Amino acid sequence: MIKPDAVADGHIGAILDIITKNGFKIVALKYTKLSAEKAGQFYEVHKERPFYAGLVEFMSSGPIVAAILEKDNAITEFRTLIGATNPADAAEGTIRNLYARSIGENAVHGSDSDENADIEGNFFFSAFERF
Ligand SMILES: Nc1ncnc2c1ncn2[C@@H]1O[C@H](COP(=O)(O)OP(=O)(O)OP(=O)(O)O)[C@@H](O)[C@H]1O
Repeated sequence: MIKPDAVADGHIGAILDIITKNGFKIVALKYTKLSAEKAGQFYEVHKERPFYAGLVEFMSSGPIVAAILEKDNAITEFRTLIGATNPADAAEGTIRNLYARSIGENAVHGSDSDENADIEGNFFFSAFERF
């Protein structure tokens, strides 16, 4: 997912370019906006964390881009490409190093397991919308 900060800052094209140049195939793609309820549901795993309310507010503050990506070893490869959660710690050339504003507004999200990729893919896309 390209988060609201990176969409607002005009980085959709640059981020999709990095993703495809690194060998990911885009299987589904959508420009949309999360309601607070949907954003809360998406990050429900963090609901006891102190940053949860701010995260939900931010994630529902503007449009996002959701995508399903395909590549061998995609989870690990994509998490390497996006960099550490806090852009101050993100390796040079990673998406968060280049485009994130802060630890909270950190430009992109990537699923952390095949199981969660399945859940999150179904959250945004029906089978009809994939190819
Ligand atoms: N200390 C924090 N302060 C503010 N926001 C935070 C903090 N830690 C995490 N977040 C926000 O919550 C999201 C989820 O946190 P998590 O620890 O799962 O990081 P991540 O797996 O790198 O990010 P994501 O799940 O978005 O790919 C982060 O991407 C960030 O937007």
